[in-house]
Amino acid sequence: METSPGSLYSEVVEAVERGRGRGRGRGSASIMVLEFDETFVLDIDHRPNPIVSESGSIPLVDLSPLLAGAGGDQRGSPAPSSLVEQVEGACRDWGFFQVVNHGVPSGPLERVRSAAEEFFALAAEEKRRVRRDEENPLGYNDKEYTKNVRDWKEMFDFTANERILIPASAEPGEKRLVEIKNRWPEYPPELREACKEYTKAVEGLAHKLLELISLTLNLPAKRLNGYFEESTSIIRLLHYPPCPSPHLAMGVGRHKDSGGLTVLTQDEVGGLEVKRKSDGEWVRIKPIPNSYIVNVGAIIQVWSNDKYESVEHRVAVNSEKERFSVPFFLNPAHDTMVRPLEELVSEEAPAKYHEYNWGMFFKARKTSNFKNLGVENLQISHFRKEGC
Ligand SMILES: O=C(O)CCC(=O)C(=O)O
Ligand SMILES: [Fe+2]
Repeated sequence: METSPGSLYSEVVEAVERGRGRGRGRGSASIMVLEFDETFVLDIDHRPNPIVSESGSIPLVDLSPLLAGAGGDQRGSPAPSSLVEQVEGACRDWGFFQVVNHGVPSGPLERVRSAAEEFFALAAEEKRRVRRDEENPLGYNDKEYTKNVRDWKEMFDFTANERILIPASAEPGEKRLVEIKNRWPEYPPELREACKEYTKAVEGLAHKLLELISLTLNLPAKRLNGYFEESTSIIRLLHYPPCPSPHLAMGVGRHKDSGGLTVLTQDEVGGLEVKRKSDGEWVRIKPIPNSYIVNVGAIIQVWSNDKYESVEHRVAVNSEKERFSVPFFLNPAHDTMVRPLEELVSEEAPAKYHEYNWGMFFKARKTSNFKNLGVENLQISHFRKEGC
């Protein structure tokens, strides 16, 4: 954080006071969701822009050609070349796109949303019973840091597979694995079932999108699926409460997603912003009912040897409305060695990255988001070969 001039200091103090004064009673009138303090305050350069542009936003892709007749169960037709071309352009120019007519029914998401609302409305002590810790990053968390600044959000993480294996630590040479399990709260009891049902629905879409991306790289549709059989995929229920000082903080600070692919649904409030590759401007993604936002993660950036990029994005908050979103992070098995795909490298186009182990990367990132470490956390740029 930059050294604060007097005016900034008093602005922060005022914001903290305002935050105390207007603690929103959810569950009980005295319960505050988050209390504003200086850990939320971003450097001036990284604060939200006062003027938000929704124009010139990410491409919209209609997936109806993939749906199989009545019922739209997504097992249907091979992707037509026009669709592959659209997805290729979107991945190359934006790293982000929005899909409609995707075949995911709306019922499971509605049930997750209503159970999540009940969960987040519980008293803080109740939510903290299923709080994540340094060993197991799954469960509830209201103190996540992005680039060492605290996010104005609370969240609940669970894995698509009920248990997954990850390295015991991110120490070099670590050979031990630990099994981590989902932590389900007692209340509301329907949360677990709703989450399972939703996972099944959205996982199918994520695999379809992976196949499309594989085709855009001139690879067979199923070329990448094997990496995800023992997936470490995570679904995150995100709640952004109204923020007393939305011009000082972010719901999620600027970052790049580190897994394979992210498939996200947001409600009608909006706030997600993407850094446009063409000019570096932050562009707000306009919520479209019943759509999903898809973005390329760092693994696809490495696999594609930089044809595609995991693009920076962030979430602005506001002082009036709470917001919900649910990202699905499609992640491979812990033992996946990530490196540019051999079909895409040659003497003329040599690999731009050294290989790395996904499990170790995942563990290092999960540990670093836990607190302000004062240093940059692990990024794929650390594996970039010299001169590339
Ligand atoms: O809430 C959102 O719209 C985006 C969240 C996000 O980018 C993330 O959790 O990685
Ligand atoms: Fe993200």
